Amino acid sequence: MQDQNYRILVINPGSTSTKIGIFDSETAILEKTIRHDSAVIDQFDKIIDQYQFRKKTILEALDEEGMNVSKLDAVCGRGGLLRPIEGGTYSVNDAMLKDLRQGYSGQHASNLGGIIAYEIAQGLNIPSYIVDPVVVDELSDTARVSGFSLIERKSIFHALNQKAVARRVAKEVGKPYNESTFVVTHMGGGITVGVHHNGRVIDVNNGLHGDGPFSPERAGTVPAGDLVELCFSGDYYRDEIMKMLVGQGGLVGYLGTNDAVKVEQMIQNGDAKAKQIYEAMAYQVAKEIGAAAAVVSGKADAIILTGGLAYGKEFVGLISKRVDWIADVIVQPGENELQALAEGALRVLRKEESAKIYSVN
Ligand SMILES: Nc1ncnc2c1ncn2[C@@H]1O[C@H](COP(=O)(O)OP(=O)(O)O)[C@@H](O)[C@H]1O
Ligand SMILES: CCCC(=O)OP(=O)(O)O
Repeated sequence: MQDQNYRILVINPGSTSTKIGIFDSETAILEKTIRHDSAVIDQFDKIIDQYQFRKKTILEALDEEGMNVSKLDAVCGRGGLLRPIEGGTYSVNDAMLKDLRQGYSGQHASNLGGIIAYEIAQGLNIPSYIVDPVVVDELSDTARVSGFSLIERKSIFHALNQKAVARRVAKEVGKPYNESTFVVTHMGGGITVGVHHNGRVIDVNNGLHGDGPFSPERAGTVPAGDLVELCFSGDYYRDEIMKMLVGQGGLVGYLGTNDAVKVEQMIQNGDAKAKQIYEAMAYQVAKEIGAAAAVVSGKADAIILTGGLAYGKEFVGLISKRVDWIADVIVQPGENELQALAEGALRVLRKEESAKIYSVN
């Protein structure tokens, strides 16, 4: 029923922020971003330990805005590191909660999206969902090959925003998403570069702890042999190394902050190291885009830059000047994730789609 209004709370925990929204069907009546300093996030050992902190942050923000949760029809969270699955809207169920709590495919703030959505919805006796989680897997068989027979490449990326932005750009350029080819680069706490070809993301770097450019808080690809030496040096525990790669890598490791706005201020104040590192991050992003474009023999309809870092005009300029010979560069700063979450829940509430069931068998 198109004319019935559904009020939906959407929750998007990112590595550097918690974003929330209240939607009356497709219309946002509240959108809020709460940024988290890396020093605050670092106090927590595991992602699940952030549960109370993030939930309290969300409920306080809703309270401040005078939003009454008892009027909600559904809660929808960004989905996390489950087992690899196809895209779509999923009901939060016990199997999913177990994998999210454990972090089946790793530790990332998005694991909390489904858990918090479920907890809030449970108290109100309304349904909870996740949409296009970070484990959406559409890789080609060739892209899965890592070069090391014991390890397969994985698809862990900003699936929700990459797909939403690619669909929006396809509409703008008047070509169906399912017939378009885009290199989509999401630049947030992590950075992922996806090759969208005829509606599927056939290659993408694992932006959590796999490969690709370094990012505000992740190391990206690091020299493999040197990493092995470090792991077996006896100087570090496993969890310490993992944290240095994810959370304390990238800008945090070099400059002590995950905030690109602060880094830009440091550069303006004449900090030469900040300038070198920021430029190196743009250099690595451009290199990854070049590699992604090679997957489709350079025949991309456009290169899309999105995520929080795409607000940085100089940063975008540093990337564009290296890749604009491949295709037009379209900049869509920020993300469309809250809207995409609301629309995913809405399709199910309106019975245009059935919610998919997450199962471990
Ligand atoms: N106006 C801006 N200029 C440059 N960088 C920005 C701007 N706004 C946000 N950012 C940076 O974008 C990054 C966060 O991106 P975002 O997509 O919100 O991340 P996440 O969702 O992973 O938490 C941070 O490094 C933040 O400082
Ligand atoms: C785990 C891949 C998605 C990702 O990196 O999200 P953030 O940028 O929000 O950390």
